[in-house]
Amino acid sequence: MQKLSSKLLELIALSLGLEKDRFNGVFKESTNFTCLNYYPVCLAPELTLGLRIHKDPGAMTILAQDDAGGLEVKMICDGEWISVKPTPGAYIINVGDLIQVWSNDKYESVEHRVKANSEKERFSSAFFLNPSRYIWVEPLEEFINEENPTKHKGYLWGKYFATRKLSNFKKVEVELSKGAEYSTITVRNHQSTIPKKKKKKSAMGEVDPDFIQAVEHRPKPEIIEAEGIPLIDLSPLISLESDSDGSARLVAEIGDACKNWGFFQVINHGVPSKARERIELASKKFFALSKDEKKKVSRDEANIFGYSDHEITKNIRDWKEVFDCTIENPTIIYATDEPDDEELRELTNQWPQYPPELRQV
Ligand SMILES: O=C(O)CCC(=O)C(=O)O
Ligand SMILES: [Fe+2]
Repeated sequence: MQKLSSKLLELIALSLGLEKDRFNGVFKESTNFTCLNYYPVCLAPELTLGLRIHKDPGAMTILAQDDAGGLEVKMICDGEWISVKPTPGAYIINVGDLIQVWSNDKYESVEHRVKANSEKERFSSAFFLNPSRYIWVEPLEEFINEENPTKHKGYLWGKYFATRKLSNFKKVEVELSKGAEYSTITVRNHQSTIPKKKKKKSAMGEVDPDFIQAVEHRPKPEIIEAEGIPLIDLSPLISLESDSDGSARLVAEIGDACKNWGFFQVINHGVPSKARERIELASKKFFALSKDEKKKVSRDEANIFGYSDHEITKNIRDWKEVFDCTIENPTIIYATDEPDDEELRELTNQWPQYPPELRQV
C-alpha cells in the first residue's frame, strides 16, 4: 500500500505540473494508518448511515470494498450523489484534503458516505496516506499568484491529527481550512451531553435513536449508479521509465480523474490479490468475535488505535464497527492538541489474540 500510494502521489504531482518528487520528505515519519471497517446488517437502512458524509483528511486514501456495495460519492461537477459499484480487484483512490490544500483547490477532496444495508453485511479496508506530524500544510507557492490568491489557511498536520485522534472523549469542533471542514471527527461519550431521544419505528422494527440521522442526512433511494467512473490501468507503471508515451497517458488520465471526479479506481496496481483476500478473511474473523472479545482491544486514551463501535459525528452513531492500526512502528505524534505544546507521544498498536494472523496481514 505504501509503495502504491507513493507511485500514485508521483503521478498526481506530475499531473499538477510539479516535479514527481515534489512531495518527497513530507511522509518521512508518516502518520499513515489502516482501518478495517465492518458494516453489520441494518434493519433500518432508511434512517441510518453506515458511514456519515465526510472527506478524508490526509493526502490520499486507498480503499478496498467488497461486493456488497453502498459507497456513495458526491460528484464534483454537479453535486449529485452517485453510487460506486464494486469492481472486482480494483482499489478506489480518494483525493484527500491535503492534496486539495496543496493544489490550492486545483483538485478537490471528494465527499463520500456509506449506506447501511438490510440484507448483506459489508467489509472494507482503507489505507490513509498521512504526512509527518511536523509538516505545515498550506497551498504550494506554485499555485499562488495574483489571479489565484491562497484559498486555505495553513495548519500543522500533527496538531490537526492529534485533535482528531486524541479528542475521542470530548465533543470538538475542528475548523482548520476550507478543505478540512467536512472531515471525519470522532467523538465519544456523547450520551451524557444530549437529551434522550425517542426510539423510532422503521419498516422493520424499532431503532436505537443514537443511530438515527436527521432527515436531510438520510439516504436517498433514488441514487444512481454512475457511468464512466474512471478505471485506470496502472500496468504502464511497471515500465514507467522506458515507456514515456504510456506514462504521459497515465499522468493525463490521473489528472483528469482528480480534477473532474476527486476519486478513481485502479486495476493492475501490483498489489497481489492474495494479500487482499488474506486481509479480508482476517477482518471477517475478527469482527465475528463477540463484542466482549472485540472490546478487549478497544481504543482508549492510552491506545488510540484499536476497536470501536462508537464512531460518531454530530452526536449520531455510524452503523459500523472499526479496527484501526498505525503503520510506522512506532508512530510519533504530538501528545496534546495544544498549539504550543511540543511534547511527543509514541503510538503502538494493540492486537487481538484471535485471529493471530491479523497482525501479520
Ligand atoms: O467503507 C467504505 O467504503 C468507505 C470508508 C471510508 O470512507 C473511510 O474509512 O474513510
Ligand atoms: Fe473516507
